[in-house]
Order: sequence, then C-alpha cells, then structure tokens
Amino acid sequence: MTDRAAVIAAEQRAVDHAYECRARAERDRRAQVAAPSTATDAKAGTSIIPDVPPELAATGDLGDAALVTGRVEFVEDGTERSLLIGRQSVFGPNRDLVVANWASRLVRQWMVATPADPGDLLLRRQLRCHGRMVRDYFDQLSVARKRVTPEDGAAERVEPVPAQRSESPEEEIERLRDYLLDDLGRARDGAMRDIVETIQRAQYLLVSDERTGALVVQGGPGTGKTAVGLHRVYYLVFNNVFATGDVLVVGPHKGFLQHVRDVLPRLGTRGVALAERDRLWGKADAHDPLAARLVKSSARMAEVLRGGVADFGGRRALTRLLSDGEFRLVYQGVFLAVPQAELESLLTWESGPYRAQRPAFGNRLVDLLVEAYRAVRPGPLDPGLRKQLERHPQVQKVVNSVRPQLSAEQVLRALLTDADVLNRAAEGILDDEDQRAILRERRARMSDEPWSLEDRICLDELRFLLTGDVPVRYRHLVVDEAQDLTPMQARALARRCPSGSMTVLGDLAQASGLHRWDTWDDLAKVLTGSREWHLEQLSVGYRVPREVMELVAPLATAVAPDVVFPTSIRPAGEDAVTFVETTSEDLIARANERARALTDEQRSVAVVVPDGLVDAARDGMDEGVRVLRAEECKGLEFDHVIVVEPADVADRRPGGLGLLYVALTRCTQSLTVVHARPLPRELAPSVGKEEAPMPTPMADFAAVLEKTVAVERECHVHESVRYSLVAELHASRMSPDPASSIADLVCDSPAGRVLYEVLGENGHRYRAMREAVLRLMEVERVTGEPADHRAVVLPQPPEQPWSAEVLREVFGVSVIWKDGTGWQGDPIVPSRRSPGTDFGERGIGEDGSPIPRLLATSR
Ligand SMILES: Nc1ncnc2c1ncn2[C@@H]1O[C@H](COP(=O)(O)OP(=O)(O)OP(=O)(O)O)[C@@H](O)[C@H]1O
Repeated sequence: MTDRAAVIAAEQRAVDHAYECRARAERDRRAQVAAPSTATDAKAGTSIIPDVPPELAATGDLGDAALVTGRVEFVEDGTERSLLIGRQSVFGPNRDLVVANWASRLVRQWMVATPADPGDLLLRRQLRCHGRMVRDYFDQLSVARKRVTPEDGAAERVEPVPAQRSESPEEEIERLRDYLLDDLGRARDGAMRDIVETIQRAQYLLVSDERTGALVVQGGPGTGKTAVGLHRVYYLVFNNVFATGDVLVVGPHKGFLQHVRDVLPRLGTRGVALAERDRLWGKADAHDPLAARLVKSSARMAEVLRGGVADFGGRRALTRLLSDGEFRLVYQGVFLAVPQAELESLLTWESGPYRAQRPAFGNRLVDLLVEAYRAVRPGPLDPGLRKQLERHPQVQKVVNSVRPQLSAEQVLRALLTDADVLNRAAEGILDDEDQRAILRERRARMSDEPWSLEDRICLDELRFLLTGDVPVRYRHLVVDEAQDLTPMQARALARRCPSGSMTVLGDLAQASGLHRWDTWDDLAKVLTGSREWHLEQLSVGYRVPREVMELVAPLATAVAPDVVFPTSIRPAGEDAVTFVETTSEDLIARANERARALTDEQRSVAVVVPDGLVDAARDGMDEGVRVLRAEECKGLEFDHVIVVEPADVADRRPGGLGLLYVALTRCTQSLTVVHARPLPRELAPSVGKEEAPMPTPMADFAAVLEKTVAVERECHVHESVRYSLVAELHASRMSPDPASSIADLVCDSPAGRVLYEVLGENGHRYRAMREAVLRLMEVERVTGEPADHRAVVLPQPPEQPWSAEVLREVFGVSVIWKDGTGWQGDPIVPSRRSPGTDFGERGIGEDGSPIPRLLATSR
C-alpha cells in the first residue's frame, strides 16, 4: 500500500466511526430524549470540548452530501489530539465530540489559523468524500511540531512551531489550485451548492465575522460573495446570534432566488426568508419612463415626500382658516385668542412620525387656550376644562386643517398629479425638468391610480413618515447585488433592519442600476444610518476562466476603476473565448448553432441577449436552450455562455457597461460572443482574433495607451474636466490640442509645452494622482514629444491636503483643479521656451494662476 493509500485507509476508518456514531445517536434519540450532562471522557482520543450540546446536534438528512469534510490535529494540554470536521456535529457513545460542525466557534480557530500563526493547530486536512467513502485528501496546513521535555520531570509536551513567514494569498491559491479545480470543474446544473468542503480562509473569516454592524463584501464576479453571505447566515444561526426568523435574504430577481434556495436548507437551516428585491414593496402595476424612475429613486425624493406631507395643512392651511391673523373662540363666556404667529411656531416638525404631530399640535394649542382662559378667570382649574377645549369644534377644525389625517397614497397622488403641490414640496430640491419628469395625469379615483415600482417605494417611505411603522423588521439582513440598490431602496431596507446588522454583498464594477454608488461608504451610510460597518474584499475568482477575465478587465476598469480586479483561479482553457461575427439578421441563428454545438447532457448553456432581441431569441432558439435578458443573469452561472450583440447591452442606459460585464462573467467553461455591430471598445478586440504583428514594443504599448485613453473618455467626469480646461485655456488665448488619441491635452504656452493628464471620478485621491504621473511619463515617451511642464488635472480638490505638494516636490509635476471660485493649484511658471514656440513679446501671467495666461490682448 502506498503512503497515500494508507492515509486514505486510516481516514476511512475515522469516517466510518463517525457514521456509526451518527447512526447510534439517531437510534438513541428516537428511543429517548437524552438528558444534558457534561462530557468528560477523553478515551476515544478526540477532543472532548462539545461544539454544541449533544442533544442539539443536527440529524437532518444529508442527501448525497458527505458528513465529513476534513480533519484537524491540534495540541490540547501538551498532547496531540484529532477531530473530524463536517456538516453536522456527531457525538460518540461517551458524549465525546467525534465530528465538529464546520461552523462552530471551536472549529473557527483552526479554520483561520495560518502557518505563521497556527495557535494550537498542527494539521488541517481536507477530505474529499463521496458520501461516506473517502476518495482523496489534501493537507491545507501542516505545521512542524516540536517535543518539549519540561525540566521538572513532567510528561513530554508537543508544541506547534510557527512558520517564519506568512504565505501570501497568491501562494496559498497556487498550492490549493489543483485540489479546488476538481470541485470547480463540476458541471453547473443551475442550483448553487454549499462550499463547506473547500471554503477558503479569506471566505471563512467573513462567514464567521461577528463584529456588530454591517459587513460589506466587495468582490468581482465569481469570488464567492453569495456563497459567503449564505454560509454566514448559517454560521450566525448555528451560533445562536440570530434565529432563522430574524433573517431576511434579499436577491436581485426570481431566477437568483431559485439558484440559491437549496443552499441554506442543505447546510441545515430552514425557515430563512428569501425575497426578490423589487417585490419587497408590493407588486408594481405600472412602469415609469427612465427620467421619472431616476428622479423617484433618488435620495432627493425622500425630501420631496416629506415636503409633500408638510404641504397638507401647515401654514398655508392656517392662513386660509384665520382670515385676520388670530385664532379665536368663546368658551363659557370667555373670549380666548391666540395669534397666528404663535400657532405657526407650533408647526415645526423635526422628528418622529407625522401621526404624532397631530395630538402634539392639539395639546399645545389647548395649553395656550387654558393659559388665556386663566388670565381672565384665575383660581382653581376646572378639571374638565382641557377635555372640553380639546373637543371644541373650532379647536378640532384647526387641528384637522393644519394636521389633517393623511394616507400615503393621498400624499403621493397629490405630488405626482398636481404641479402646484409638487412645486411647493420640491422647491430647491428638484428643478423644473425633474418635476416635469414625474408629473402625470390624475386618475378619476384614487383606486385607479397606477403605482410603479418606484412609486411603491415612495409609498413605503411615506407610510413610515406618516406612521413610523414598517411592514416587518428583521434583526439581520443579507443584501446581494447591493451595488444596484437605489437610494430610496436602501432607505427602505434600512427601515426593515433598524439594528444595522447586515451582510451587504456586491461589486461596484457590476453596477447596472439606476443609481451609481462611487464608494461603498456612500451606500453603507444610508443602509446603516451611519452606524458601524466594515468593508472587506474578496479577490480570488472561482467561477470565470482566466482568459475571459482578461477580456473583460477593461470593462471593469471603465465602470469602477478603484475596485480590486479578481485573480481567476481557473487556468485559461484553449477555447475559453470565441468571437462569431455575423449579420444582424443571422445573430440568433448563429447563437443557436453555437448553443447546439455546446449542449451536452452534462453542461448547462445560456444565451444572454439584449432586451431588444429577447422575443426573437425565444422564438428562434432550439427548445431547451435557456435564453436570458442580460438583467436576468445577475448572480447566476452556467458552464457555457453565449452573449449576443454586446454593443446593444453596453448601450443600455444607465449602467450598460456594468451590465455587459455581468453578462460576460457568467460562465465556468466558455464564453462565445456573437455580434453584428462592432464590439464595444472596452472589449479587447484582439482576443480570439488574428492580428497583424506590431512592429515594435513601443507601438504595441501605444495601442494599449490608446485603448486606456478611449475608455477614460467614456467617463463624463473626465471629459467635463478636460473640456473645461480646454475652454479655460482658450479663454486665456492659448490653443490647446485635445485631439491626441494618447495625450489628454497638450498646450504650447509662453511657459513652454504643457502636457496635461486629466483624471475622472475619484481622481482626487493620491493613488490615482500618482498613477497619473506615471501615465504622463509613458505618454511623453510614446509621443516622442518632450514637455516642459507636466500637470495632473483633478476633478475636485485633492483628498489629502499634502498630495499636491508631494507630486510637485517628488516628481516635479503640477497639480491643478477647478473649484467654485476658479482654477486652483500650482501655477505653471516659465521655464525654458519649448523649441519652435514663438510667443514674441507676450509673456505669461505671473499672478499665481494655475492656467498659463497670455498677457497680450490678442494674438
Ligand atoms: N471556496 C470555494 N470552493 C469551491 N467553489 C467556490 C468557492 N468559493 C466560491 N465557489 C464557487 O464559485 C462560484 C461563484 O460563487 P458566487 O456565486 O458566490 O460568487 P459571487 O461573487 O456572488 O459572483 P457574482 O458577483 O458574479 O454574482 C459558485 O459556483 C461557488 O460555488
């Protein structure tokens, strides 16, 4: 027997023992309800520390899943111990722990141990079992052990010897690759599976993160965010942090919920609510145009709604009611009056639900009336006075006028169908165009008013404003694909989870929603009400082949330049990416041909089409081929994916590029792109195509630079900064050249030739500024035209106050930006005149302006 076979045989004996114990425990449980007691017997050679009380050990059906997923060896009281790890806790006849649940806090310490910081761990071994048969094993972590004999003659002790240096994540992946690939290579049948057997340390750390507040997990496609979110639910429930009924998991669409619905029950947790994001607020019975959706889903709408509630009644109602600036009534022959200004001061509404404002106003009005009454009739107060004043018809009338009973539908209907109401509520918040975008015809009856998805979310907000009530509250919320939440949805979710305890999963580069969050900070603040939250990243991609990831990298950068692009663990297969160019008439037929060629019994195939081709694709595809709109493939995965006409997907507004990135990253085996239109420029067109050899490395590099520059010019912020600088230079009588396909801007000035590198969103951060300096050097080299000055142009003032000076001192590069008062930053001062530039007698302004300025009045 080989060494390996001997190890497997030994592991098999331990696994057999575990199954026997589980069967025995099951028989005992049926026979009687075991009384709790403390386990102390160590004879079985396993740890005696129970991870859950034996009577609570799960016995649910394992299906075809293996009970045992690994084994650890560790040191306990100086002695070596061993324990199996698995999907359920199993106890032996002496109530000693035989299999520890992977999600127990006991196991956590071993799962997060590293060679450099092993704690008491000596070995962490993954076992690959098919049911109860051990097929293979892999030592994830093996620590040297040292034997120590104490001087006092006590028994010899074993100690783990920490490694000298920590393994980098890349090294760890390299080591694990083969073992993981076996699992990753299995066919995808549409249902997500748990990852208990192969969960990685970085993932386990997030799963077992028990810090309070929200955990935000950013990770590229296929990095395991969804898997982490669902395993975290199991972990938190298993460790009694929450009960199943406390948790809500929100996913992007129905197909996604179907994809993940088995994971939690298979892990052993039933009863966790799963919900489709857009259905949380009730079913929409209308669809708004894009312009209306953008306004209604923005955070500004919350203010408008509040203004809308306040507009009912309030000061205007008071003025209508009190024609001569005073509230008056006669009570028991006494004339009582309260000036309007005093009543108005009672109308401030700073916090709390509107509903509470009504009695509050009434009470304070009665206070004023009682005071006025006692000024005329001092002496002991009639105990019924307050009550009678409260019920007085005139008091009731004013209360009803300034704080009327309102329903959410009534307020929203008034705002959306009455231009005057909207105008008053939206003053200073929505401009005329925005107001026009959401105004619509009023239906004859309230019950006929159609409510779109965005309206439903507004109604949710209004109900909360009016009553302070929320339909259901959860103690923990898991939100997947969170980058697509609109601000109004985020507010509504925050109301459903007032504790702020959440698992927020997403990828800013996969954003395709109505609203774009530049940073997780912005979204987390809304979701948690600015309470505690933590951002963590996952950077290893488990789904998408490396070749596909290389193809889509420029897309990710175009959508979210700052997020970490994942490293794919899958090697590039030879045929991982195929381009099929055809005519627009033949798109579906060619996609169908390809689907037919790829379909086999094992592997799943999906065809992803832009909205405009859905009907044609559903009609034209063979039966059984899954056709999805790009939006519907979020969060899903298939073995082979065929994306039809990517340029159409990319053209969708808003978020087309993000959506295309999603569509292209769904496959585990191969991606086919079928297109008639030219590919979007962010897709590296060289992949899969013959290309003429480039003459020199510099020419190759020039092409790379051109591509990067083209991507940057898709960014509106970048272009608005660039053109505003062009305009300013023209105003200063320069003739800047913005036409280069490599340099952002070149301008011959009296100070010499200035080369500008413009930055887009988030370009005010030091990291981006520093990269811009490198780009300037590259551009200068590639264009072969030396510059006298180099300047980095930011979209806003530098985030770190020191950064501009550092760039000037260290790299000799000026940093400039525009704020409300004009251009700021380093002045470009004269140096040597650039050759061939003749500015005659005209000099440049030395007024400290960052824009070189010609002093002559005309050129
Ligand atoms: N440690 C792991 N071992 C084995 N498979 C894994 C592991 N982590 C993730 N996977 C697999 O990788 C695939 C992608 O995981 P998941 O859907 O959770 O990623 P994601 O980050 O949510 O992707 P997306 O952003 O594209 O929705 C799944 O099939 C999952 O089972």
